[in-house]
Amino acid sequence: MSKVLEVNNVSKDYRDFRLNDISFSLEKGYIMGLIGPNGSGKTTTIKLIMNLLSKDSGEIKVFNKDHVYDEVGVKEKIGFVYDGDIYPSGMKLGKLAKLIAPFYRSWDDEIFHGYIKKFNLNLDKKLEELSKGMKIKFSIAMALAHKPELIIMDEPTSGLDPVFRREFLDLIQDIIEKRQASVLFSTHITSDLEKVADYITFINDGEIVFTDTLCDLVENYRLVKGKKGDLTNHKDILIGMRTNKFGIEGLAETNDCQALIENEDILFEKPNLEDIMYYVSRRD
Ligand SMILES: Nc1ncnc2c1ncn2[C@@H]1O[C@H](COP(=O)(O)OP(=O)(O)OP(=O)(O)O)[C@@H](O)[C@H]1O
Repeated sequence: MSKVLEVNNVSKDYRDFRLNDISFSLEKGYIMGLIGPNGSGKTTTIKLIMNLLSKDSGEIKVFNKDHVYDEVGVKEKIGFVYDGDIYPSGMKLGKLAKLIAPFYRSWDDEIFHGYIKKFNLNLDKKLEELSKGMKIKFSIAMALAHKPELIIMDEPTSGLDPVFRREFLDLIQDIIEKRQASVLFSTHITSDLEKVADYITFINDGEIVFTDTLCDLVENYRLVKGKKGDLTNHKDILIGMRTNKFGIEGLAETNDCQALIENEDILFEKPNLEDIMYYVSRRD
């Protein structure tokens, strides 16, 4: 399988934060979700890949090419959807598209206008006149109009209503199937990832906690529920826990659950992504 994105031992230092030696990769035709608590380093990672920030050390390759040395060629193949304002806000959408289209050899006006119609956008409106969700829709139309092989999105679904969010996820899956494109997207809406992601990369406090297939991830952990007396003796195997009026709930690695299995009062459940994120980020 060919790798479309490789992030190898990348670090970036801010005064109060360090993205520390992160590595992960994405293969052609797959969707990877980037998750992590607020301030964990997701946007920083995406900005580094897009060369909107310069890394302090490490290597980033897109389609096997250095993302800085071959920036023009690399960006031609990337569709970038960003929550922040990357376009001048006083300009009309139609004019903006005309200005940006010539930078992409593969820009397809028919595809662009198809999305504008599908998303109900008005090309005579200025960007500053759009709602947050409409801005994201415009950003998506711009990103998809040049038939990208890699789609990178920072929080694309957070400003979208639930109906459009679902349609958007279907659209992305459709593009993956038809064109064998690949997707990296950050989000806090873990249920979106449960619908579409093949891989999950979890960043916490600037470090990669895991980068794994969604299936393996959910198999690797169990939610463990039991009475205080039953579970406090096994605190060492719990990755984060919380007490409630019924007892203790925590997360454990599936392999470690063997030690608890004989106790019939302890319940085991498959966690969802949010459970895993909650307990792993509270591990300390
Ligand atoms: N330009 C900057 N100068 C200094 N520190 C910065 C800068 N940009 C981001 N940071 C810091 O880097 C850390 C990671 O920020 P980042 O935006 O990557 O987090 P995130 O995971 O995307 O968070 P969120 O989920 O809230 O969007 C934060 O502590 C933030 O304060």
